[in-house]
Amino acid sequence: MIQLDKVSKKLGIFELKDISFSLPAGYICGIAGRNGAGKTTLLHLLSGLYQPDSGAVMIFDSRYDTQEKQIHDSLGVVLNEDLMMKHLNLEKNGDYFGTYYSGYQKEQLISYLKQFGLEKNRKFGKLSKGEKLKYQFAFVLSCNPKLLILDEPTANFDVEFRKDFLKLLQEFIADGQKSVVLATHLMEDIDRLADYLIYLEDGRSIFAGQMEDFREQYRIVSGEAYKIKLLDREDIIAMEQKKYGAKALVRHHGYQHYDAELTATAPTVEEFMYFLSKAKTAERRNYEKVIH
Ligand SMILES: Nc1ncnc2c1ncn2[C@@H]1O[C@H](COP(=O)(O)OP(=O)(O)OP(=O)(O)O)[C@@H](O)[C@H]1O
Repeated sequence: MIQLDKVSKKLGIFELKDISFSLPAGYICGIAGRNGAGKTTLLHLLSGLYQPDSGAVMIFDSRYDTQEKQIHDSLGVVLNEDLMMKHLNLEKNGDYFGTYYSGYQKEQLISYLKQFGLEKNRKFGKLSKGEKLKYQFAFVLSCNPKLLILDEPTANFDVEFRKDFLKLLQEFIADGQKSVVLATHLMEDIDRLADYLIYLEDGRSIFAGQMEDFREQYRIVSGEAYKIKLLDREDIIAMEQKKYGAKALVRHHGYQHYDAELTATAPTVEEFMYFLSKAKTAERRNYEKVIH
């Protein structure tokens, strides 16, 4: 469904570099990383809003430079910018933008509007941030896309709708024919939903692949600090010492055995991010020490 081959894109001083990844049909992929890591840039490349400087982006086995219209027809994109007509009501927005998608079904839009508690006669410009996102989500679903690309969709949703929304995503992929790519700061959504993960840091992918492999490749090891330090130094990404013991993110190898007094569990994406930030801060401090 998605194939990225060594994709790079420069934006000013920022560069998204050498991203390779593939996502088959029937899965949800989460994109995670701190502010400015490159998540939105990657989504723009996937949606055809940016062309890569080098490498190839293939969606449904097609390339944007030759088969853009074909790709767009099966793509449902919800980015943070609202691209609808502010002065038109929700039904009319559907009538207008629906003409660009062969799969658009008005009855479906009306039914989603009811389900999401949005009145079809309201003007799009009068909706709140969260309602605008809800509407755009309802609209793209009514176009029957094969791939959903969503940037930070749940940040403005209330708790109840967030639950419904995550359920809808799971239903969307349930027939094994469709996929979702979702960039978010809500790591628990990724931990709960995603089958694939792209973790970005400063434009590089630290991990890109199946969640199962992610959970296989890293461990959170807890116990006495000196026992953790006996592990291969190269494998310890970051360690945190507390009064009653220590905790570290370590690279895990299939053959690795840990001291019986240490506990080793697969990390959540949230823990992974926490320890990577710690490693980054330590790296920065060391750098400052060297140059001062
Ligand atoms: N048009 C542009 N010109 C120059 N730099 C840009 C442009 N768009 C984005 N950037 C820079 O690229 C970097 C990555 O931005 P991007 O929006 O992809 O990050 P992000 O991971 O989505 O961040 P956030 O979590 O804050 O939304 C940032 O440093 C940003 O300032």
